[in-house]
Amino acid sequence: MRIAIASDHAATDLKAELRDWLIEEGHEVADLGPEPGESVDYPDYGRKLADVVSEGTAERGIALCGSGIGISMACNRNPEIRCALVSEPLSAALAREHNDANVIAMGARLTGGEMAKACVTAFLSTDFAGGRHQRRVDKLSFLEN
Ligand SMILES: O=C(CO)[C@H](O)[C@H](O)[C@H](O)COP(=O)(O)O
Repeated sequence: MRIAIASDHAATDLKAELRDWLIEEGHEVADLGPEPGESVDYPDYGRKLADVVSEGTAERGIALCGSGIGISMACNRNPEIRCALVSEPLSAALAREHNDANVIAMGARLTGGEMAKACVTAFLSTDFAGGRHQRRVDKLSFLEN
């Protein structure tokens, strides 16, 4: 799968760990930055990630910051993005099954590497259930009008 990943300065280590692991797992990964060492602002990287996913260059996105909160807020400003902030795999699976999430956000200061990988695995391997959930997801778009 084509996956984009971005973070702020608080999550560059987790970003690198997830990126390298996803490549080993056979995915095509676009690391949108930043490089370690510079202090950056999560809205800038949330916007980059949201653009790449909404344009279809990546099928799914992974957004990381210290808590995951700020970058998830930034991603969700793009009307094409349904970003779910998760910290365990059941939420990541439900974000796909019920909400058709195309981005997950996690907090590197709160969630360790192995738990983050479990969340990503659930996010990538769970299909959207459709049906009544499609109606509700459609209503999210109507809220923007
Ligand atoms: O956006 C956040 C909180 O909602 C992220 O956790 C940021 O990574 C955090 O705010 C960065 O804080 P820092 O003190 O500048 O490292």
